[in-house]
Parts: sequence; structure tokens; C-alpha cells
Amino acid sequence: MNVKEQTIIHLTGNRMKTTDQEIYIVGKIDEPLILILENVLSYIECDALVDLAKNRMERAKIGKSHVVSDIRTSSSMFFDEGENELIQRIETRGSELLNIPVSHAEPLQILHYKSGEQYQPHYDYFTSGNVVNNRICSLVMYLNDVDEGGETYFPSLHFSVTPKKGSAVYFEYFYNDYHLNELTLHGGNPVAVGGKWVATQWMRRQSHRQI
Ligand SMILES: O=C(O)CCC(=O)C(=O)O
Ligand SMILES: [Fe+2]
Repeated sequence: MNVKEQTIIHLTGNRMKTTDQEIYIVGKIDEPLILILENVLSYIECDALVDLAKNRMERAKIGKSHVVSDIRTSSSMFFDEGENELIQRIETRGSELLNIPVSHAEPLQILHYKSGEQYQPHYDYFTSGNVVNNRICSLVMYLNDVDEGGETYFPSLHFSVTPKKGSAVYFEYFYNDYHLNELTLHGGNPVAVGGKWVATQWMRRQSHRQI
């Protein structure tokens, strides 16, 4: 018999409550665990994140070498850890939702795709040999509705998620079975009409912040 591996998030019911938000689970894949979540951010929070990020965007850099790459044609920025009340609130909510201490959180990343821009399929975890404190899960939060295109796409699962303002897709890749981690290959489909803004929260296996 095949026994299902432990996941990071343990679900009890169709809602997840944090101190200040009630989040709805509206879709799920079991293995690897992928959740579609609604009401992760309020509209006001989405707009505020975009406003704060707007003037701080630069062309996206990929991975450790930080070389500008065509793998991702969007632009990006990172907020500083807990840099203001809004960022603190969102980091705390993410940590409560995922049940992982905020010290494991990477700085919140904002991505902006203009029409035609995309993010080719990739893994969020680092694949080079000796990573000691790798990423274990991702929460990709949508900050606006996209008119056409811009889905988060999981090619190995033939599954895509349509961006919806305030909603998010969560996935984890902390499995012993490497094949399950590899199934989290994902990308951002080209935005056909309009633009797309996302906020990505990655969590590390161990504490990442110097506090
Ligand atoms: O834009 C998306 O839908 C995916 C973003 C993503 O894969 C990431 O931030 O690592
Ligand atoms: Fe990603």
C-alpha cells in the first residue's frame, strides 16, 4: 500500500483562520499538496502592495547569480523584512497560515508582468548540490485580476491557476520523494491582455532571518 507523505500544512476543514483573516480553500491537489486559496489579502492590501512596489521595480533577476535572464521577463522587487506595518501584517499572516515561524520567511517578492511577459517553468527550490537551508514552500498571491493569460501553470500536472485579486496558490516541495517535489515545476503563462502583479512568499526549512 502507498502511504501518503506528511505535508507541511495540515488541513482541518475548508477554511483557515489567522489572527486577522479567514481564508477559504477553494481547490486542492493532494500530492504534491497544492491549494487554491481565496481571501488571503484584502483588495486594499493588494492595492497598497502594488503602490508601494511600483517605483521600486527592476528587471527580474533569477537565482543566486542574479543575472538578468529571459527565463523571466517580468520585473521584480523585494520588500525589506518587516519594513512597514503592512509588510509585517502580511508576513505574520503567511507564517500563521503555513504554520512556519516568520524567521523562516524570505523577504516578500513582488513581480510585475506587462502584456507579453512571462516566467518560464522552474522550480522554486534550489537544485544545485549543497544547499543547506533550501526553500520548502511557496505562496504566490495575486494582486490583481488579469484580463487574459497570466495563469500560474504546472506543466507536469497539466494544471493552471487563474490569477484572482486577493487569492493565492500555495504549493510545497519538502517531500522525501523527489518525484513529488519535481511535480511542482511551474511558470507564469504570458500575459495576453492587461498586466499581472503577484507577491511571492517563500519559506526556508530553517530560520533564515538574523533576528
Ligand atoms: O507569476 C506566477 O504566476 C508565478 C510566480 C513564480 O513562480 C514565482 O514567484 O516563483
Ligand atoms: Fe516560482
